[in-house]
Amino acid sequence: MKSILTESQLAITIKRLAHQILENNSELANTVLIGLQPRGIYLSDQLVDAIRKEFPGTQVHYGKLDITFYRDDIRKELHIANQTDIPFSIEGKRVVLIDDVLYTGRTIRAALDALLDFGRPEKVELCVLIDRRFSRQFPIQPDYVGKAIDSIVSQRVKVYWKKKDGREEVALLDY
Ligand SMILES: O=P(O)(O)OC[C@H]1O[C@H](OP(=O)(O)OP(=O)(O)O)[C@H](O)[C@@H]1O
Ligand SMILES: O=c1cc[nH]c(=O)[nH]1
Repeated sequence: MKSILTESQLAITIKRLAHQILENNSELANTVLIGLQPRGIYLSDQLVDAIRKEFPGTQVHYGKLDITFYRDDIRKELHIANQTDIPFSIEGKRVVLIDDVLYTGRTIRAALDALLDFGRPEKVELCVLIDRRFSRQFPIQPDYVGKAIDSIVSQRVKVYWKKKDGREEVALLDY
């Protein structure tokens, strides 16, 4: 196991990502942040907290999206569905999709499909904590990246979140 981001590095990275999102989305009223279930929401929760701290009193439109039924392997494998919670329209809004890891791009392909059930956004951006670059199977690239890494097929990135796993760290695991 190789550590990619320690707890303190992760905290700094999340702050930076929040600032970058704010830099590009000064009109927060027209922006919607969407965390992807199940593991992207730990990152999106922290990004939203950081943005709210920066602009106390500002309303941040924040939702959570489950892509299970939009996966391209839904008929091949058994998947447990999670909850979608988007209590507003995204019509004409600038959407920032948020996930922990970007690898083949299949999750984001499915997320784009799932998202369009909620309206026609003006623009969709992608924020990921870890970009496993050069591993894409779809033409999908992130707009905000915590850290880009080189990795091989036999490896897996694991993001540990305090709320879920009892500790906060990003690691590269060998199988
Ligand atoms: O770019 P991709 O190849 O889609 O991988 C990225 C996704 O993989 C992880 O989820 P999970 O382990 O639930 O997804 P998986 O079963 O598709 O690996 C991670 O939380 C991302 O959502
Ligand atoms: O390395 C990877 C690839 C897909 N999903 C992950 O969570 N990690």
